[in-house]
Amino acid sequence: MLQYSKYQGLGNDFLLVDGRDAAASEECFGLTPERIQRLCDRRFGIGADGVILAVPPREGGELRMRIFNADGTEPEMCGNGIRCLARFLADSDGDAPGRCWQIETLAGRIVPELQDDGTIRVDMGAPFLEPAAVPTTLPIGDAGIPQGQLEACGASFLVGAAGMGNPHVVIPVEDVDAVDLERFGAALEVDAAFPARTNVHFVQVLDPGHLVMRVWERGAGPTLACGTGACATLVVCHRLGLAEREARVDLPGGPLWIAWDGATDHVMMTGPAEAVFDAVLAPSLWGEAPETSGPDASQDLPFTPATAEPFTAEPAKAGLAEEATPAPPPVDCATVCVQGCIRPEACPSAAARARVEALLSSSSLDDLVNLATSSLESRTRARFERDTGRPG
Ligand SMILES: N[C@@H](CCC[C@H](N)C(=O)O)C(=O)O
Repeated sequence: MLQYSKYQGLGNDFLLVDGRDAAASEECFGLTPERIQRLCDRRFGIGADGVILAVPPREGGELRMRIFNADGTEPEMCGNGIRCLARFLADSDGDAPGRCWQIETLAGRIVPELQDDGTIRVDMGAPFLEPAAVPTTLPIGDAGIPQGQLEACGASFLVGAAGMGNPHVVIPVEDVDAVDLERFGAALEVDAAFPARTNVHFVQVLDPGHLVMRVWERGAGPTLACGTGACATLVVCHRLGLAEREARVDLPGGPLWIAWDGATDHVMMTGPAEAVFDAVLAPSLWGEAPETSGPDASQDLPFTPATAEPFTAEPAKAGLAEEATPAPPPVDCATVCVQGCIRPEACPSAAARARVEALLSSSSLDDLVNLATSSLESRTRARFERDTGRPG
């Protein structure tokens, strides 16, 4: 039974799974790109823009965030997602305002902090403005960022680009509501100037401290908000002379406050994140384990980075293929061992499996259902107490 919680930040919604105690080989919980697509499907599944796993750290942080787009690919970072994760951790652990988390991501260490008013302020780190780091083939223009002209569906756009770990193209327009987002977003996401595909943002400048934007996300399509996108948009607009270093950025799902600190070069993002519900996954939604082709399948890693082409970059951006502890190769037992354990002499999940077997043999089905229900209930009560100040 997979316990998960749904959270949303400005309508950018995610399924969160707490795997902070998971063994390395079990941290994907049997998730595969196909299963993620099914869970994220808004009609046949639960519905979400992505899935987020909280897993054990590898580089001295407190935990690691893995985020998967609705298409099953693994991007480097997610701004709204990390606020949702912070809120989820605070709800799970009973943390108070002022709590910061050192969270490892494929875009490096990111630090969200719970504010007194319940919002989350995130130190998103410094933007990437070198073309190779975005990555883009657009050259550096007169604003000192990658710039150029892109053609899509017979139209021509003057664009700027920036990376927040993940790639973004930003297109200032006169009237953001008039943009055919479905058409141009889909075309620009796979423009050849962005070898790892890109998130696409159209922005209208209301005044230098107030921007309004619409978002087409790589791997998810049109979404109600994109945190990394809002940061990249402020950075590009500032460099183009259209915005101050701080601005309110209105997205379809609501506003974010973005500030690009001149001293540290870090971008700070402040906005909300809310719990929607906690639940246990219905086994029927999980579907069959994907087919595997024998022992060689142990080399197959279950997720691909959110890139169109194989993409070589710094390890932090290249996804699972570059993960920090490569030997022995990680085994996703749920997918590659369906015909039997492929590494019986050193099964990485043996200890965890023994614990599960012990629990299963000493518990009835009713016990297990009660266990899951009471854990969900205690989360819901804790949240009720926090929000109302009354006992749950
Ligand atoms: N919604 C996110 C970004 C999620 C990742 C993105 N789709 C990508 O592939 O880069 C955000 O809030 O930043």
